[in-house]
Amino acid sequence: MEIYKKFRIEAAHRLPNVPDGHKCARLHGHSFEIEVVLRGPVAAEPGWVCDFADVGAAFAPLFEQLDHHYLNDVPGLENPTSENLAIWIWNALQPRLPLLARVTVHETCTSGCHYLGPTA
Ligand SMILES: Nc1nc2c(c(=O)[nH]1)N=C([C@H](O)[C@H](O)COP(=O)(O)OP(=O)(O)OP(=O)(O)O)CN2
Ligand SMILES: [Zn+2]
Repeated sequence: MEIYKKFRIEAAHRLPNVPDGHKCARLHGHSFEIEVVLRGPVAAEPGWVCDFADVGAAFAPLFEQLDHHYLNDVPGLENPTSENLAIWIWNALQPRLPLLARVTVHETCTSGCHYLGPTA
């Protein structure tokens, strides 16, 4: 069984390593939608994989670091592509959520990435 919880983060960034003239080198912002997916068995009691509240509690300190921040200033996010943000979120969450199976970052309505972890 897979369960998911979604979070929304308003944040600014610029991409420092894009070719000259690329629009994403300029400062801009997104309403990032982050989806955190856990995979595991449904425990007979209480009948869930993991309490959604536990997912929210694990994400809360990340939200504080990311929401309404300039992502390039966050340690480890100096090049804040969707891909690097997904890896950063995975690395921060995995120790608290061992059933973590996927982190999806929707950067815009049409663009984003799925990260299934370092072994996938
Ligand atoms: N593989 C990646 N490509 C791009 C990333 C990224 O993180 N990973 N990021 C950007 C920019 O940050 C940009 O804000 C988002 O890109 P894009 O989808 O091109 O945005 P648009 O809203 O302009 O897209 P349209 O649907 O074409 O209007 C760029 N690339
Ligand atoms: Zn962007």
